[in-house]
Amino acid sequence: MTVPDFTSLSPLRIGTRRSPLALAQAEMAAAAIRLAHGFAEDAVILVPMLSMGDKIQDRPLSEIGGKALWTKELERALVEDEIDIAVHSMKDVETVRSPLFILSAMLPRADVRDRLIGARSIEELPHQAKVGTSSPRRAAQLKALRPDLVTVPIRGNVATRLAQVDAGEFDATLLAAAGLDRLGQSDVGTNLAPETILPAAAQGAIGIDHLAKRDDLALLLQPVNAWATFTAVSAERAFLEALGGNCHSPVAAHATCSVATIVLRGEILAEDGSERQCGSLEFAVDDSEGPPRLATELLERSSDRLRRLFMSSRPNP
Ligand SMILES: NCc1[nH]cc(CCC(=O)O)c1CC(=O)O
Repeated sequence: MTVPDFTSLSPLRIGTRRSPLALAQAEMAAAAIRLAHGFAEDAVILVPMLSMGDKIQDRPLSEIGGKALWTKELERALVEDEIDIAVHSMKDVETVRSPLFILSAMLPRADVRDRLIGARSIEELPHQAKVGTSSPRRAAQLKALRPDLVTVPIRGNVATRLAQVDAGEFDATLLAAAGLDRLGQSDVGTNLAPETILPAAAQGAIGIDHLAKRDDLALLLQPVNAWATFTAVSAERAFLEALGGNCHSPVAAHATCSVATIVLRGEILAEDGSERQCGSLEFAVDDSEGPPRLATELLERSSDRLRRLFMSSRPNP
């Protein structure tokens, strides 16, 4: 057996965004690495950085470059050796990435559900209630259930969004249960069953990224990887990629992984919620054709209009 050489990592530098949620998640990754290896507290340190998405708060995310914004600054810091690893919400990581980077571990997944803040259930929201969300998925899902609801774009971190509901700027909002729990806000809102609101692909999962050439880091991260989470989230991301990867169209996906098989549930919607196609597929964990098969099945069932929304951004087969 080769003895791993971690001597270049003194300390191990973890890059993270500066938002309270990102910091909490990076600290979870640090704790997992310390625990797995018996490292002292100061052997693993956080390096908080400002991402472009954090700097520009007054414009919609889609206008300023989409989700890639969250990861770009951390990728730059990895390339320039300012940090060794970067911690991301897997939900915010593009499906198609440069081969320079590799996500070699995911922490055990937390609650995957969305949580409704401001009302006890979607049915109980008042007629034409104003719901703050910038997520095309959440807006479309809400309108599919309640066509009278009005969705309005909302930006800012979790605390800001909760404050806006408290101040009456919106009647309600949807936030990921995982994020609320990690911020100690477990007692606000009502969990929505995946059968009601299917979560975003990779919701609730935290991934650890590094330069692909750093074999020492792949080895270091092996014992913190949650295999079933990694396998399920990878299937959800492959489904999203088969539908056009980084398109901003409404897509939801949730997979569960037992030892040999994956059950993947997926959903695509028209932006206004007027059409919704959902389905599920069970396949072997090593069957990489499973996720694209479900994507194709949903597209084949869709109206021309919905299909066009996705096909235009689909990768060539
Ligand atoms: N897009 C922002 C984002 N990215 C990850 C989370 C929550 C944490 C997670 O899903 O692991 C959130 C906030 C939210 O959607 O409420």
